[in-house]
Amino acid sequence: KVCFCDTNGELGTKTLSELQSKYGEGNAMFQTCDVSLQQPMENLFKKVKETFGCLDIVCNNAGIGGEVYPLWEKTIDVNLKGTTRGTLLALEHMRTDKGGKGGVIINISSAAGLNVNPLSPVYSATKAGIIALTRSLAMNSEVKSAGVRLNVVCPAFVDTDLIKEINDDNCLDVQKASKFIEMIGVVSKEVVVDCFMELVRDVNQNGAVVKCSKMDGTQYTSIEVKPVT
Ligand SMILES: NC(=O)C1=CN([C@@H]2O[C@H](COP(=O)(O)OP(=O)(O)OC[C@H]3O[C@@H](n4cnc5c(N)ncnc54)[C@H](O)[C@@H]3O)[C@@H](O)[C@H]2O)C=CC1
Ligand SMILES: CCCCCC(=O)/C=C/[C@H]1C=CC(=O)[C@@H]1CCCCCCC(=O)O
Repeated sequence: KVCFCDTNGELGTKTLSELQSKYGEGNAMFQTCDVSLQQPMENLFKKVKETFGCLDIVCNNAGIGGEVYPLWEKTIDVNLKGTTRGTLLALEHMRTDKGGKGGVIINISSAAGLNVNPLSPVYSATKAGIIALTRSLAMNSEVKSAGVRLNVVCPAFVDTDLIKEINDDNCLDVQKASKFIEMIGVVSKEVVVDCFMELVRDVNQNGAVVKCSKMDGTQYTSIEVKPVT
């Protein structure tokens, strides 16, 4: 069973019909919802719990690019604040110490959050924030004991609409970006999905940060963790 949200109601409804005809009407749900808004997100999580009984897997995927005012503020609202909101609401519903059954949260960051990104610094900062948020919660002993795992996927360029829409609003130099894309290549959605599924299925993965790129495929990164006493 799956529920997904998007601000694009038309695209969401079309995807919903495809999922329902493939997996059955009662197994897919879509809600128009803006991840940057608290009340609609709270309502959405409540509705999913009431309809499906519990939440096992949550993916915070919504993301945009925007480097100039006021779009840079929206980028932080959607990417960093939206992912933080979705992560905290997911934890509330999944934690065994709050009546949940445990589960796994997968957040979608970017290779731009692992590395410097001179052409989209605000985007890069939001994606670095997602990595720090996810790893920090994954290493929190109360979260671990409450049966929730958290992992993060960091794709480089993927064959979606987002990279077709690189422009002066979301990139500081479109020409340089095109050359960069040509140099490192575009990875398929399937590679990213396989990586996502591996992180869902492998119960030993908690706090993993995995990069997916055309050039290097799927790579587990290693970042030193100093235990907090
Ligand atoms: N395509 C790429 O090269 C890469 C994408 N990513 C990340 O992957 C994730 C998915 O992006 P793509 O599928 O590539 O882009 P996309 O632009 O095709 O899809 C993003 C979706 O998010 C939705 N969305 C935007 N703002 C929203 C909001 N406030 N609330 C709810 N939904 C909202 C859009 O309507 C759209 O359907 C994003 O977080 C993106 O930053 C990461 C690395 C590379
Ligand atoms: C220098 C990066 C070019 C920036 C172009 C842009 O505005 C954003 C592109 C991004 C679309 C989604 C992303 O996550 C993109 C950045 C991916 C950067 C990949 C960095 C690869 C690496 O450092 O290995």
